[in-house]
Amino acid sequence: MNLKDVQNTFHKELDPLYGKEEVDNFFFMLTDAFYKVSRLDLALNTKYAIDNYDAIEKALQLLKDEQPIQYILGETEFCGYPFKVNASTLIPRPETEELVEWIVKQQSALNKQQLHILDIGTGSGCIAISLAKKLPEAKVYALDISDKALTMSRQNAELNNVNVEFIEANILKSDTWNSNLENMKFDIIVSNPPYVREKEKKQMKANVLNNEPHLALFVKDENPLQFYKAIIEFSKSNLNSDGVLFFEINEFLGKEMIQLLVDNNFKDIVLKQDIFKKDRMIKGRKNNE
Ligand SMILES: C[S@@+](CC[C@H](N)C(=O)[O-])C[C@H]1O[C@@H](n2cnc3c(N)ncnc32)[C@H](O)[C@@H]1O
Repeated sequence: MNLKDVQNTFHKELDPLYGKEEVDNFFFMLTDAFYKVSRLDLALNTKYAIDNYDAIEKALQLLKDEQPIQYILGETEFCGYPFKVNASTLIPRPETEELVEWIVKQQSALNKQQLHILDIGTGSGCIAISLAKKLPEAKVYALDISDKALTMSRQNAELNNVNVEFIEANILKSDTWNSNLENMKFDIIVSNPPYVREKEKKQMKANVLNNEPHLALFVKDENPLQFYKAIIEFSKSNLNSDGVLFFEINEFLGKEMIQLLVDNNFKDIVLKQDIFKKDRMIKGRKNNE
């Protein structure tokens, strides 16, 4: 057996599920990660053999079971930085990279020497750590309810060589954030909280639904803005007077989010679409007049 045979088996077993091109992408991500064999290596030596095929055969089974490739590899990339992921952390999405880029572009408007930034619901730490990389002067904090996610985000901060302070707290319970974050004021609070309604589950791909943490994804249909409301409440005591909130949002709830920020006296509200033209992020500045 050589790697070309394994590639053929991948196509036979997985093309119906993912399509030929995606299967090739997966195959070479795996050969690169496991054996340091690239697409070019295999093109130059079609009989390329390795000692032990266990790892790639196991990966084939996991892909057949629709496990996300990022969980199989145990890592992914976000804003060009490496991030470890496992079943306790949401896989960072490209839309969220756009949110980070937006914050980086906007932060100069705050005109501050050292920004204090808080990321709520940090998961893998992708937002907080990327901001810490891109804004080295900033002091970045991140919180999550999940201790398992925080274990991973701490590792990711180390992997990316940045200082982020991680805090375990439940943003829906003011007593837990009060005890952890009392007297801390931030210039920017950012969050990509759970926002998928139960009724939207049917439209989700099986590999997301069956593998990614539901704690990170879902909210009750009857209170889809629950997290945003709690964060706005938190911002009343913990966002500086000219501070800015940045949210990733459910594409179907843009109008409701504008209304929520208006009702809570935020100004300079901007709803922004992602590259797929979906209402995906919103910002608002605290209004203390
Ligand atoms: C949509 S994920 C976002 C993860 C990461 N920030 C990203 O953008 O990929 C939402 C995160 O919120 C966390 N979370 C859920 N309920 C929470 C709560 N009540 N308090 C704090 N964090 C919570 C989840 O553990 C999860 O990591």
